[in-house]
Amino acid sequence: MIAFEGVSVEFGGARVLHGIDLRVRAGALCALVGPSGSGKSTLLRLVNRLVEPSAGAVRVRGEDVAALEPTRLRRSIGYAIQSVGLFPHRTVAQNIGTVPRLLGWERARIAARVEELLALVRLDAGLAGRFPAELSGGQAQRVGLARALAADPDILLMDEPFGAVDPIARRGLRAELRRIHAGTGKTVLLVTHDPGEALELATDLAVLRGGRLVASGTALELTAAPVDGFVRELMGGGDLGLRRLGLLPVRAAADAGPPPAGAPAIEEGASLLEALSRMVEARSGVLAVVRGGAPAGSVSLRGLVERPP
Ligand SMILES: Nc1ncnc2c1ncn2[C@@H]1O[C@H](COP(=O)(O)OP(=O)(O)OP(=O)(O)O)[C@@H](O)[C@H]1O
Repeated sequence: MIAFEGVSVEFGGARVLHGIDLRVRAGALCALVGPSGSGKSTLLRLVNRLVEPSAGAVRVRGEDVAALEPTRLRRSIGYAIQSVGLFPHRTVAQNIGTVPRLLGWERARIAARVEELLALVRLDAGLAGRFPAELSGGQAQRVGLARALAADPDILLMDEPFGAVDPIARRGLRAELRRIHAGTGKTVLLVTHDPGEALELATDLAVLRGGRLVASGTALELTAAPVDGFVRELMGGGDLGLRRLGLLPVRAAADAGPPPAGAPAIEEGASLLEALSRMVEARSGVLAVVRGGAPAGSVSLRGLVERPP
């Protein structure tokens, strides 16, 4: 769906990306992670031609973007950024309707779409007539997300989209993105400096360091066998084992046998990290696993440590 083929980028003679080869398959949520200045935003901005490569090619839906008209390309791709970039003199509804309006949609269709998107990003419909200055940071970022989704693009580029909000709002927005991604099958390329966020959200990760791609793979792959100390540190360092437990469901370590009487319960779809936390809280080395409220075996501290691949 998106392919970087030997892509390098130079700014004023300084090379900031070095021969990047990366494929993002259709339907993936690929997180670009790496330290500040490693080239994440630059890589993202190649996709909608806000940045041009000095060597190599970028393909979107199989086509070399260099051959596509930038304005049309940009209208076909959702783009949400940390600073949100809402138009200050336009209402929330007008901001969300920007791309549909440019595409020539009828007024009634735009209004219906705005209403639908406000519900999708869980914003009160009463906010539609407000101006950006009258929103909280979290609300503004939800509007930014709604605007990026407005014309139902199959590709969404997100550059630190939840950067400017408090941890609770951030958690809510992450859950929204996960739900939207799961429900729509869009291809998402997400820049984040928070590897925990990347591990929680992404189906695939690409790790950049000094303008080079140093690792890529699924969250389970990167946490199972980090290619080097840098990637290991980035993926969690001393917490790597816990991060891994956060990626695996309880059912991956459950035993079929019944739990001891009185064992606290956990849903089989919860993560093993949640199971561990429940064990610590309840001072119990065993939990009863339930599936939709019905008994489905047990999970023990030992199983949790020894079972997951
Ligand atoms: N328009 C530009 N002109 C000159 N240099 C630039 C430009 N944009 C980015 N750079 C440089 O390219 C390098 C990579 O920047 P980029 O923003 O892609 O990194 P990043 O990994 O997204 O960083 P951060 O996490 O801090 O946003 C940096 O050294 C930056 O200073």
